Amino acid sequence: MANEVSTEAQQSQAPDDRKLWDVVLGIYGYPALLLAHKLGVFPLLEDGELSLSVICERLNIKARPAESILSAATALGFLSIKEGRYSLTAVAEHYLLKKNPSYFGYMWDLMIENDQVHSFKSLERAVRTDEPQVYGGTGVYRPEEVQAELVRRFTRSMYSMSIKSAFHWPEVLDLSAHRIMLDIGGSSGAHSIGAVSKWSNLQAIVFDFPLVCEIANDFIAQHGMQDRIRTYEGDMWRDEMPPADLHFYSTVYNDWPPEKCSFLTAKSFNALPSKGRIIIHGMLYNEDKSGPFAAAAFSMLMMGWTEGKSYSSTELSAMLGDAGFCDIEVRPAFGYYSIVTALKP
Ligand SMILES: C[S@@+](CC[C@H](N)C(=O)[O-])C[C@H]1O[C@@H](n2cnc3c(N)ncnc32)[C@H](O)[C@@H]1O
Repeated sequence: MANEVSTEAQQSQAPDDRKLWDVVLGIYGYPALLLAHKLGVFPLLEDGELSLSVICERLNIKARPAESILSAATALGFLSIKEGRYSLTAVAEHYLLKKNPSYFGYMWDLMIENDQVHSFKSLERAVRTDEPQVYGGTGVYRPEEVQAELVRRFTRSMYSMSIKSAFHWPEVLDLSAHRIMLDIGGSSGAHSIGAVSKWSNLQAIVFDFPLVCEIANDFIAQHGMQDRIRTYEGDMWRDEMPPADLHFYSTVYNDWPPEKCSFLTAKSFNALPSKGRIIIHGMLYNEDKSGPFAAAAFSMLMMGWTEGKSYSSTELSAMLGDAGFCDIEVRPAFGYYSIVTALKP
């Protein structure tokens, strides 16, 4: 009897099981958003609210699946429902309509087109072998000639994930002392576009592989920035960096293991003039890597796609200090992003 009472008491003190359910439900719930995107739910609601039956008719799907997808999208804040009619929330309007400049959909497309990379089996293989699984295990940055179309899609998705944050971080730092920003692994050039838009003193150079530079030139032209931003074709492991007094890396350190990040840090230190600045922009772990979840999940994304992982601001600061940089600072940036920045003495 005493035993039964203590078991009951323990039970009532036990945490509930929602965290366990969150894992199971996340596996099914989040893909509902990718499906809504692929089916065209968001542009369908562009002109105003619609009822379930109209949405079913327009998308040619039945009520049961439509309701599941729409409820998931509503629960996660992409749709709202009022008197049985669904409409876009501000976040869906801003990021999921192609006509808007902050369109994020190409990043979701990259996840959909490469869904085998985040299958359980593939992630298990990545964890057991410590090898990326994307593009048949060849890694994301393969020789360009065999993957021109993949590079195009990848670069478009980088633009899509970066263009909004690119206009934010230049607001949190004073860059008035700098003249030329070298955007290393700059991809679409989104961050160069954001930086020169804010700072009229600044010119930028996007440093990346030749085909990526070609694609970046299109994005730069779309923003009318050809006289402020140019591209420079090169390999950051082998080639000398063109002169600049500001080195910028966004979502680049997390592609590589610590020794390669230290190599890049030292290379930047040597290339920069005195008072030159380095900025590392990315999603960072907190000090003891207990979170945030975004940085931990991003690290898993890197397991599937690259040789890299998420770093903490402490780790990046140590790399910068070891290379000789001083005045190291960490600042929050847009959404889940932060920047770590430092000066060459
Ligand atoms: C994850 S993307 C970063 C995109 C961009 N910085 C942003 O935040 O939007 C990494 C970029 O690094 C480039 N990259 C990879 N290896 C490189 C190398 N050896 N030399 C130059 N660029 C490289 C890739 O082509 C790609 O454009």
